[in-house]
Amino acid sequence: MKLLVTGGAGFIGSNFIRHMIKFHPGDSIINLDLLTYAGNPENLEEISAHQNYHFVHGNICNYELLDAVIDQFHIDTMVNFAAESHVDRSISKPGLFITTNVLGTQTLLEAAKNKHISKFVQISTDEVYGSLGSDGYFTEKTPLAPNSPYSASKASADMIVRSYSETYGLNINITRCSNNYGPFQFPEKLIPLIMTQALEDRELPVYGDGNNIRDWLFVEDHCAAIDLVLHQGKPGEIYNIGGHHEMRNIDLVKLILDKLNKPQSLIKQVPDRLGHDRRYAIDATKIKTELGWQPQYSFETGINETIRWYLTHQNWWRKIRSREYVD
Ligand SMILES: Cc1cn([C@H]2C[C@H](O)[C@@H](COP(=O)(O)OP(=O)(O)O[C@H]3O[C@H](C)C(=O)[C@H](O)[C@H]3O)O2)c(=O)[nH]c1=O
Repeated sequence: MKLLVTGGAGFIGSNFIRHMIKFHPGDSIINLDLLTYAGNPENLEEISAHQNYHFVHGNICNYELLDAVIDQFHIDTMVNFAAESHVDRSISKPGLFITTNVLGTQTLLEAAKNKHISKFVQISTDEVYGSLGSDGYFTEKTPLAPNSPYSASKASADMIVRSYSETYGLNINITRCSNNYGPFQFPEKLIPLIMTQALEDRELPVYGDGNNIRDWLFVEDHCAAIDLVLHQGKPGEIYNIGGHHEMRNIDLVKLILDKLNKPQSLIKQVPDRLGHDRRYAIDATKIKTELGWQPQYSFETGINETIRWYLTHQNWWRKIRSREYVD
């Protein structure tokens, strides 16, 4: 396989590339990444010299570049991780999210179609389904009802991906994951934000009443699921991927504080996020029954591993935190 991974210098993308090099060392991986504030070449330092790994600096909105990269590396498969992903930033800069997530995806699809790419996998999110009440789960058939500019941009991209399958016969899959956590996650997201703030004895901002619920998925389990979809996903299908570990934000923050031996007095309730989705929870029955995926990490194992990683990689996150990264 000659695989173009877009956004491979980000959190999930870099974990996925490491996963692929480990389990499919004979495949070529070309990582196209714009290196925005959240993309970090250090995330892939350990494999940067691998003979089957190549990095290209560039934007998925640049059709000419895509065209040239596909030719140069004889690309036959694409996985699109490239996206603006932080909900709070989408509230302050919605236009950027539409450009990258919607127009960027369409540009990639156009290149994939014109170059007869054999498979295109779009990495999406459970946020396209909107918000749940206190019970029920998102299935692949749940109607799309995105609430933030971020989730609306991802839902739009999903629809365009679908249209390239229906109209041009492009072989596509869409994966929709719940909240990821694990090594190399940028410390704007809740778990690494709480850990890094707490380790520096800074305040921990909890939005609103802290009772919003997220379903946590360890990033390596997510990568294994994408690998399965890439190799065995049925053309045109959507697969939900969730950790089936729901937690209220406030309980998660308290658990991390306990594990770090830090006081709960660091918690600071702050005004709620605009349009804040109350609850996400994924029904992952389809990928489990059709492709045989099973998460390998319990939440306890995953969070302990994540905490250990942030404790032993303080240079990585302190360098990032010394820059201005959130508007
Ligand atoms: C940054 C931050 C967040 N929160 C709350 C807001 C959410 O209820 C929860 C998780 O927030 P976070 O921004 O880490 O993640 P989500 O907004 O759920 O979205 C994430 O998971 C999905 C699947 C994606 O698709 C997104 O790309 C990804 O960013 O903690 C706080 O209370 N305080 C904070 O400082």
